[in-house]
Amino acid sequence: MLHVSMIGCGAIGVGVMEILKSDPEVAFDMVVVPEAHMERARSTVSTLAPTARVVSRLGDERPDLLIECAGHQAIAEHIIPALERGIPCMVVSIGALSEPGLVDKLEAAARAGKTQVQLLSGAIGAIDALAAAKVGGLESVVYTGRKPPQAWKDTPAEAAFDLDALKEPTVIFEGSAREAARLYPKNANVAATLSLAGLGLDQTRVRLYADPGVSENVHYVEARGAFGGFELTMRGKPLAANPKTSALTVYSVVRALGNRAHALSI
Ligand SMILES: NC(=O)C1=CN([C@@H]2O[C@H](COP(=O)(O)OP(=O)(O)OC[C@H]3O[C@@H](n4cnc5c(N)ncnc54)[C@H](O)[C@@H]3O)[C@@H](O)[C@H]2O)C=CC1
Ligand SMILES: O=C([O-])CC(=O)C(=O)O
Repeated sequence: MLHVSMIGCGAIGVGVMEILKSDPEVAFDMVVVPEAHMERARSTVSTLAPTARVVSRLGDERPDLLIECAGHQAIAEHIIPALERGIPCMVVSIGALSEPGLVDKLEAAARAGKTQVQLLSGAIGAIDALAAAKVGGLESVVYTGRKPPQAWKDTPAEAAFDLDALKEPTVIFEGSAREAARLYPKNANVAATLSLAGLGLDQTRVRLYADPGVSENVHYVEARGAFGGFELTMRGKPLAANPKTSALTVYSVVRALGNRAHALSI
């Protein structure tokens, strides 16, 4: 039985607990959320993981695994201190890692605690192939992200374009993954994941579209290198609870937890 503590109880956290409710090999002991969100989280957790406690910090507890499904702040607040204490961690807010120095801090904390932090693939596939291709040498990685216009509300695209009136696919951003993450932090997870697995934030090229013709989060990746090349298209269905988040992200967390908890890992 794997004893897990989860940070965050939003669209991803709830989706993960719903699926794993029926897995006898995974137990959620604690769910960590900010004070202000505790009441709402308690009522959700009481049905999905009735034995779990909702807390605002981990305290002295030592779960077998701590998983972050919360956002940028949670990495400095909870993950780094847990790694330093030797608790293995998983992180889903990969976009947060485009902040200069944060990946190095995570690595240093895991080294200090003699443990490991796993960065999850979330909404994008072929991270295994890309990271393996990097060993032989990559020449180019280009990522095109395409979402319905409403998915770009509350981003710089809203000021630059009349999103509700768009009739054609419209490029709202073109540049490096570093710049994409700076301007579109809540949509930066896929670009940052591809960068970390591949050529880094400055060499990974990104193009973002607001496209009235799609209802899914479409991720297209072209990679070239000594290994040859690949093209990948993902058409991620958004979660009803958060249209910025593809459902595959939930399944990616469930897969990662299953791989730690079960006898067979794939
Ligand atoms: N790797 C990937 O491909 C993807 C990653 N994400 C990332 O996953 C994260 C969670 O996404 P959602 O569940 O959709 O968000 P959400 O907004 O639905 O839920 C966030 C949850 O985290 C909690 N939270 C916020 N700050 C916290 C803190 N400092 N400490 C503890 N808990 C905190 C909130 O109370 C809430 O329960 C976001 O950072 C998002 O960008 C989302 C989609 C894809
Ligand atoms: O598709 C998703 O779930 C998330 C996404 O585009 C991103 O954050 O890069």
